[in-house]
Amino acid sequence: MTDAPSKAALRAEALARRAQVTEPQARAFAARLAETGADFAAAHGAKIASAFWAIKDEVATLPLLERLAARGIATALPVMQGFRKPLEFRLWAPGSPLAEAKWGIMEPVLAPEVFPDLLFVPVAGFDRAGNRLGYGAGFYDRTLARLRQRQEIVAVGIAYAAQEFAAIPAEPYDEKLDYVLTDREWITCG
Ligand SMILES: Nc1nc2c(c(=O)[nH]1)N(C=O)[C@@H](CNc1ccc(C(=O)N[C@@H](CCC(=O)O)C(=O)O)cc1)CN2
Ligand SMILES: Nc1ncnc2c1ncn2[C@@H]1O[C@H](COP(=O)(O)OP(=O)(O)OP(=O)(O)O)[C@@H](O)[C@H]1O
Repeated sequence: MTDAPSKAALRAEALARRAQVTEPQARAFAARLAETGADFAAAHGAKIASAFWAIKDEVATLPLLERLAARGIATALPVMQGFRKPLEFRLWAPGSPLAEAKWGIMEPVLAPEVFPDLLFVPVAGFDRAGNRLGYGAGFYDRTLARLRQRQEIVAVGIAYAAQEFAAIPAEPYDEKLDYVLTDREWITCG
């Protein structure tokens, strides 16, 4: 399966816009993400929150993970199980061991699998209906579908405001975001 051209074109445009973000903007967003993300997690009563190990031009997530852990919320990172398989999540707190996986992504080792009730999700492009574009491997669609079958979860997309599009074409298997946190606003999708 390959993407419809429009989805691939939107992804390329979204990533090009993200690549233009300056250092000060990136630092400010990382701080905002940590504060707003941890406040939301606490207000929501989250027990286990997952984030991701930032790669490419993704905003730094360590400050968020540190703040969540300081609030007593268990923190987890995704672990890839192979192509076309949902991600698993393993407990990880800042300072715990990591091993390098594909694409330079660091993953927890020897930590128990957990099922997060709050997920901070990497986003290439998004719209206000909660449609999400990732890097195109379909990992999070499969992952969110699997978790939603099991329990109620909240998915918060993390993106710069510049990564917003009026409408992203949705496929039947696309799993929607509940919220998107940008460097400018907190968006309730739907
Ligand atoms: N930081 C982070 N971690 C994450 C994700 C993510 O989007 N960001 N994922 C979200 O699902 C999963 C990994 N998904 C990824 C999918 C593709 C590529 C990637 O770099 N792809 C190449 C092209 C693919 C290829 O090698 O043929 C590329 O974009 O250059 C990276 C991560 C799990 N962990
Ligand atoms: N639940 C599913 N069942 C079958 N195929 C799926 C499912 N979810 C995703 N896919 C496949 O994954 C491919 C990529 O999907 P999509 O473009 O939505 O990924 P993405 O959300 O951008 O990537 P990622 O979640 O890894 O960041 C699709 O072309 C589709 O074939």
